[in-house]
Amino acid sequence: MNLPQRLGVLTSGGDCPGVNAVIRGAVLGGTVAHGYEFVGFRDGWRGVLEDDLLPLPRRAVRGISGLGGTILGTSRTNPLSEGGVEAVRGSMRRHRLEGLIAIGGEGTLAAGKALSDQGVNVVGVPKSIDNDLGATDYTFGFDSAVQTATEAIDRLRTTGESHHRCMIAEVMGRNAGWIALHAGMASGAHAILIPEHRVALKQVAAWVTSARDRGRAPLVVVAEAFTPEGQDAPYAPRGLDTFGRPRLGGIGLALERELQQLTGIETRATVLGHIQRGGEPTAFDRVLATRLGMAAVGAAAAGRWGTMVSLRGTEIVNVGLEQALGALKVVPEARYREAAVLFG
Ligand SMILES: Nc1ncnc2c1ncn2[C@@H]1O[C@H](COP(=O)(O)OP(=O)(O)O)[C@@H](O)[C@H]1O
Ligand SMILES: O=P(O)(O)OC[C@H]1O[C@](O)(COP(=O)(O)O)[C@@H](O)[C@@H]1O
Ligand SMILES: [Mg+2]
Repeated sequence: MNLPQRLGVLTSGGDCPGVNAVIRGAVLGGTVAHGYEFVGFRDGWRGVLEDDLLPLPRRAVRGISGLGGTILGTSRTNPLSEGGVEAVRGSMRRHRLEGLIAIGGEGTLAAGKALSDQGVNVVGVPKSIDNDLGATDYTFGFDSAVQTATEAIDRLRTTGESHHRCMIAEVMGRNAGWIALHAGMASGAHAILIPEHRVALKQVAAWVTSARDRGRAPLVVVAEAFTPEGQDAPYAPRGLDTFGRPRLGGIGLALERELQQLTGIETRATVLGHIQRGGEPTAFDRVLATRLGMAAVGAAAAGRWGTMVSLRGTEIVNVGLEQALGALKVVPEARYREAAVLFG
């Protein structure tokens, strides 16, 4: 008797709304359309290296597409430095896995690519609230983060109007200003500050003053990695994380001081932080994530290892992992200029 083929699923790197919908899409699609069995590894590559896994039958993914976070847990374990390709291969052999579905951002996919180059069967599913991965039009999680940020900024606006204050909302975005651009446009910000585009603080102060002079409570949306003209690095007063990367966050509070001084307008900053990453995915993200999960299993069934699934227009396609890892997708200058027409 032929045993059913088995796939392992893991989620790695920062979590994001919609990860559970990918897991459900993969398990349901794989079970129904391809007769696959699934196991889930706990905490990303750590679970692979330490044989920490659980069976993922259809009933385990019941009703999870609207659930925030990841039912599998996540970590930033590096499978290459902490175990090596042989450890991953051994784990797959022990658990009789034909391949792995790796759900993660550029770090996870880079690890997936390195493993795939050495013959390990991997299909990637791109994830990031930052929307900064190449070779896909949108990453799931981004729409949810923008929705959460927009709702928060709308609230800042009403209290700002009551007190005639300038309000600053700091949003996430390690390398790219997509969340700031979209949430800023959606909430009608008077200035949007992103890492791709340097602006002098004097210019920001001029936008703030001009909005106030028209009787508005000025609203500034700033991405955590924005670097004002004249400074050489993003604001990262909290040192490095355990992987040696600067821990961003706090530029909003620095701007609060500086803009208040430059404009004389009472100013309050709010750092939205991980609130943007938690909670339920939007309907758009649930649909996108479900389709990506199903397509990832389709790619595995077709033997298209070393690829990732991605959104092109309205279609889900398959691209080589190297295409996703080439260059980060940052906000083009034309998109910034389009938004900047409405500043001040
Ligand atoms: N270039 C790389 N090659 C191999 N593994 C990597 C690479 N970059 C990151 N990783 C591993 O993948 C983990 C997840 O990446 P990270 O950037 O933290 O999250 P994400 O996958 O969301 O981008 C990292 O902690 C690291 O262990
Ligand atoms: O959760 P941490 O380690 O504080 O990381 C925060 C970073 O993760 C993000 O939320 C998402 O980045 P990734 O998609 O690469 O994981 C960034 O916007 C932010 O800078
Ligand atoms: Mg990353």
